[in-house]
Amino acid sequence: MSHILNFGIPKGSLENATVDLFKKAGWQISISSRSYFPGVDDAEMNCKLIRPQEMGRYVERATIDAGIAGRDWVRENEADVVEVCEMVYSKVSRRPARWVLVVNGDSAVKGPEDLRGATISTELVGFTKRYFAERNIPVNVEFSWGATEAKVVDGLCDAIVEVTETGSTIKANGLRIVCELMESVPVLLANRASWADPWKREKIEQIATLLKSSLAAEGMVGLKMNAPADKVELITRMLPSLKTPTVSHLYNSDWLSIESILSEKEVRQIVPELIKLGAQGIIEYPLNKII
Ligand SMILES: Nc1ncnc2c1ncn2[C@@H]1O[C@H](COP(=O)(O)OP(=O)(O)OP(=O)(O)O)[C@@H](O)[C@H]1O
Ligand SMILES: O=P(O)(O)OC[C@H]1O[C@H](OP(=O)(O)OP(=O)(O)O)[C@H](O)[C@@H]1O
Ligand SMILES: [Mg+2]
Repeated sequence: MSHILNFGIPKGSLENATVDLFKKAGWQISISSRSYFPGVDDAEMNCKLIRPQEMGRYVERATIDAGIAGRDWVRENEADVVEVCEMVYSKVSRRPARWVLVVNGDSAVKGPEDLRGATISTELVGFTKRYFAERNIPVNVEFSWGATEAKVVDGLCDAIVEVTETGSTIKANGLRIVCELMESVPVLLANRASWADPWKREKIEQIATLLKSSLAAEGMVGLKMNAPADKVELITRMLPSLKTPTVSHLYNSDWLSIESILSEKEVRQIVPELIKLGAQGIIEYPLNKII
C-alpha cells in the first residue's frame, strides 16, 4: 500500500525561508509561479501552498495532514491541532517575529492603559481584542488588510498591533513600539487523526527531526586536529562541544586525534590557542545537520 502525507507550505512571508530549510533538510521543493501545488522530490509527500492564517483550519479539518505556520496565526484561530515542534526562523533572520503595539513617534502613549477608547488597527483582531479585554481596557479593534503602519501615520487609527522582524518598517515610518504583545515562531502542526496513524506520525517526526537538525547546524562547524598525548588534556579542556570532544588514537603513533563541534564564530579565537598548545593538522569542516 502506498502512503502519502499531505503537507502545507506557508505561502507569504515564511515561504522562501521554509523552502530553503527543507532543502537543507534534504527535500527539494519547487514552486512554479501561479501554481499552488509545489513539486517535491519525495514520493511519500504531496505539498500545497496555504496561507498561514488558514493553515490551522485545514490541518484541523484533515484537508492536509501537517503543515508549517506561525504560532501567532494558530493561536489567533484557536485551532485544535497537535503542535509537533517549533522552529526559530523568520522571513530574513533566525529570530522570532514579534507582535508589537505601535504608535506615532510623537504620541504621548506610554502603555496599553493609555489607549482607553482608542481605535487600534491590526490583522490579528481576535488576539488583540483578547489582550485588551484581559486588561479591562476598552478599545475599538479594527481589521486591517495590510500596510497597517500607514494607517497610524495617517491618523486613521490611534495605534496598531503589527508584526515586526528587523524593525525597519517601524523605523521608516517614524513609529514607536509601546510594548511587545507576543513572540511568534513557525510551528509544525499535525492533524490529530494523522498523528495517531503510525505511518503518518513517523513521517511527520522524520520531517521534524531533519528540519530541526538543519536549523541546529547553522553557524556550527566541526574542528579536528592531532596532538601529542601529553597535550590532549589541556586541549580538550578548552574546546567547547556538544558533549565532550572525541579523542581517538592515530595508527602506529603516540599522537591522538581530537574532534569537536563548535560555533563558527568561536573558531578564530580558539585556533591560535590550539596551535600554542601543540595542536597540528587542524581542519575545520561545515555541518549540514546536528541530530
Ligand atoms: N518579517 C516578517 N513579516 C511578516 N510576517 C513574518 C515575518 N517573519 C515571520 N513572519 C511570520 O509569517 C507569518 C505571516 O505570514 P503571511 O503570509 O500572513 O505574511 P504576510 O506578510 O501577510 O504575507 P505577504 O507576503 O503576502 O504580505 C506570520 O506567522 C508571521 O509571524
Ligand atoms: O520589521 P520588518 O523587518 O520591517 O518587517 C515587518 C514588516 O513586514 C511585514 O510586511 P509585509 O512585507 O509582509 O507587507 P504587508 O504589509 O503587505 O503584509 C509586516 O507586516 C511588517 O510591515
Ligand atoms: Mg504582511
